[in-house]
Amino acid sequence: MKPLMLKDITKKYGDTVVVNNFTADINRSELITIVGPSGCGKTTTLRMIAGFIDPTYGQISLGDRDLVNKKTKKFIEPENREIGMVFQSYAVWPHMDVFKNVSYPLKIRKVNKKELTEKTRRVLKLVHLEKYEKSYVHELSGGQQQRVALARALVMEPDLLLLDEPLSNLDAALRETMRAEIKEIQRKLEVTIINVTHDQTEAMTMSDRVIVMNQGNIVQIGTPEEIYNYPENAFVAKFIGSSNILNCKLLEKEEGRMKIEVLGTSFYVPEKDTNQETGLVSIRPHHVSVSEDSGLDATIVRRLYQGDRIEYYLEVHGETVRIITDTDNDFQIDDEIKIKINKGVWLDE
Ligand SMILES: Nc1ncnc2c1ncn2[C@@H]1O[C@H](COP(=O)(O)OP(=O)(O)OP(=O)(O)O)[C@@H](O)[C@H]1O
Repeated sequence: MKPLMLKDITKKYGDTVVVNNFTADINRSELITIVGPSGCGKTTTLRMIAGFIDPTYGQISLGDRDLVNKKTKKFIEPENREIGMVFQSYAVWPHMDVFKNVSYPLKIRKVNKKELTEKTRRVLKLVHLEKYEKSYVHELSGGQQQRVALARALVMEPDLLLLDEPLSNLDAALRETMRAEIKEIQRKLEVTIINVTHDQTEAMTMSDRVIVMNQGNIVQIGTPEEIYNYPENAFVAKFIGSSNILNCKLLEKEEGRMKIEVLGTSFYVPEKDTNQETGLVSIRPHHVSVSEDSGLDATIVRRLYQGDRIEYYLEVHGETVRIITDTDNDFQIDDEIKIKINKGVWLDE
């Protein structure tokens, strides 16, 4: 498997820049998810890698081969890129049986019958469809149809597999199963996968690394843990998980940590390279705890019971703060409680 290099890829339509200097090195056998709100440029990026959209600038290479390089005017047609792709709409042929659907890419490349049968059966087993070889695709469920599309993309043993929201038409339970299966396939085949989604849970649970995009730009690249625990800015903190974003003031820097003032109190956050005196702090709702004795004064303004936990909106020092607690902390609107902030991250404004 080959690493993928994306360098300064830019797409403009007229004066509008929809993808701006997208640069990333994707390791072999890595599962990367590009995540971001609607219209941020995810699909355009994926289609430039596939070869369906020609970038305005930039270079994409797979191993030592340039797929596109605007400087040298190199452009390899999509069908010659050795890339598999699965879209949101399954794009399978409903009146062809499963075997024919999956083996089609091998057939048009005139692969001999024995090899075609072997490879098709191997990939059908991988996606748990070995018993459905002779079924017509229109007889299958949505999840099974999506597996057919996945098998067809994998049968050519591509160096790279691109997934464009392939799970978004499936119900929640099936989505979860398919996420696990795709991860399993990636491990078994050691294929590099780039997945596109606006579903942050999908991004977090499946990926080795996540690329967060906003308005055509990459805002952060990192492991799910890095992105969640150390968001670069307020956009990432709010988009990945939920967060209280509050104004704060830097009081002093110490070894490895910073003392900040927020909500009329002070506490420590991990040190960040900043030269600002005021900034924002991101505090996850479950990083605030209810305190028995000392703490910040808070008043319950909203209570959302969620079965295994309760979410409260509190008024604290004139600001609204969301917290999530277990159901032992059962309060009512207007109750006055004390809270402690256990963790937060500094964000530059
Ligand atoms: N052919 C085109 N001409 C002009 N603008 C385009 C064209 N294709 C896409 N765009 C614009 O580029 C931006 C990025 O589109 P893109 O489809 O890549 O977003 P996305 O992040 O995949 O969104 P979604 O999650 O809704 O699919 C959008 O604002 C879109 O309107």
